Amino acid sequence: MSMLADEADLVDLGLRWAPGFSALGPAFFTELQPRPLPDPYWVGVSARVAGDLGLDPSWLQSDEGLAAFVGNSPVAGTRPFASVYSGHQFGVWAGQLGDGRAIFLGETAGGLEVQLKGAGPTPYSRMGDGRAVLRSSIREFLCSEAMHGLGIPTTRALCVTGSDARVRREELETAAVVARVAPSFIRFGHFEHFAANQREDELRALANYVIDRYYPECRVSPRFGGNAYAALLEAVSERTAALVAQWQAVGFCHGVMNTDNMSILGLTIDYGPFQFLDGFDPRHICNHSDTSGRYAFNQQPNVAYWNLFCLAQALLPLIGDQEVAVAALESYKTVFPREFEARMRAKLGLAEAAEGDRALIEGVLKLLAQEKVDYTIFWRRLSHGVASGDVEPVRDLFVDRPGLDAWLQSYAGRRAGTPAADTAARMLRSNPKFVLRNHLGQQAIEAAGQKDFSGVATLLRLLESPFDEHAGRDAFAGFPPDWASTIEISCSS
Ligand SMILES: Nc1ncnc2c1ncn2[C@@H]1O[C@H](COP(=O)(O)OP(=O)(O)OP(=O)(O)O)[C@@H](O)[C@H]1O
Ligand SMILES: [Mg+2]
Repeated sequence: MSMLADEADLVDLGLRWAPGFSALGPAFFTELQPRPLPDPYWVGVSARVAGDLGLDPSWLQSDEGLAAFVGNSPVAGTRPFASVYSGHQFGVWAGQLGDGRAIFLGETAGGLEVQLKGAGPTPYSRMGDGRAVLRSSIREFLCSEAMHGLGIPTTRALCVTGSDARVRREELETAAVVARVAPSFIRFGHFEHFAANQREDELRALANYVIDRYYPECRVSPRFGGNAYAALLEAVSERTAALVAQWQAVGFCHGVMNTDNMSILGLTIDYGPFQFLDGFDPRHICNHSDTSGRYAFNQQPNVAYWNLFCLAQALLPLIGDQEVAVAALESYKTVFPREFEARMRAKLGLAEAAEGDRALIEGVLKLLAQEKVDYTIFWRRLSHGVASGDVEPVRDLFVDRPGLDAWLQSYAGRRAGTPAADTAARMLRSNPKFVLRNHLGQQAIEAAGQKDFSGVATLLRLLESPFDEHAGRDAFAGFPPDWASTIEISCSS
């Protein structure tokens, strides 16, 4: 009977599915179906991600699409599962974790994994309810697409669906599911899990899978005497360095840089407590639960290195030599500053590197920090100032005018000989007008709570192309209101 009912409900997305991660075998996951939610509704959809998957966005928004992506109908050709991982949380070994609320549908033949986050309990839920709330699901959906719009590697989000089913956090909230998409959701914590349990066969299988699928160049690399696992560690270190450099340059703070939230592909993953800085405060802590400031904005480059060290320890049985493992981490220390400088140079509109750039960059960051000047607005005004020759709107942001003027003078000297229009054009492509500030997300979330999802759609449109002017939308690019600083984002999501 139930077989027949299931088959009647089966939704065919018209996608072909590949074995993907599940080919690793049952040691890596548990098969299970998402748990249904009552009376689901649409909250937001990304037509771009639908296109990447090969889904027709208008079909997607049908009742069948809704049932599939909220997890109420099984999807033809899939065998959903939750994967097991472990990790270090806030610097402490946390033991086994795993997908406690994210359920993989599978991997498409096009090489994209699809997960439903908030789709119900799994064997890895521990004390959790397997659910995600509307508030955090909207933030994850919008920020995934905002990061992609900024050109920063990230997991993507296809859609958010909601239900009036109650979910208890500090207060009673309602449930939602984010359908997210990435070439792989494998984390450092997956490796740590099998290393900590001394399951070297599985550890090797996982590393071989990651190399063959995502880092085939490591197989043939002459680095480290042909040690492919060391080459993998080096490649992951470099991608992570480049990622964190991009976060820092755009003023993005990840609130929970635990090793189970570090992607093996160098993608931004897990949008829980995160924040785009309003005023530039290098010591800003965006996670209310992070009482020690471990993940303060200016700590993130060091934390990423610490996390890579955990990955190195996990890979050690495969690498075979501690010194080689340490050597494979070394390039982080050169790639991070190099990438950071390159990103900051782009923000300054400078096409080539020159001596003194580091001092120029440090100089402006110091000025911004002194007065906690709004980071996004400063860079956008500077871009327009270079274009027009009128830097008064930039000067208006500072009390320390002499300090700023001295810096502006050395910056003008550095640009001498390059047409201002060229510099400004580069800057306007590197300094976004729109970022997902906490208060913007909050307004969209509050409206969505009243079943008005237009705010989510508007923000998505702006954040998909954050370097465009979007005439008439300046209100989304202004200073945060006073109440923005009272928004508290914690691990509770
Ligand atoms: N409501 C919940 N129910 C069950 N497990 C949860 C819940 N919230 C978090 N967890 C689990 O706690 C651990 C740490 O949570 P964390 O906040 O880093 O991840 P997450 O936000 O759930 O998801 P992801 O990292 O997949 O984006 C993970 O194993 C996660 O699955
Ligand atoms: Mg997580």
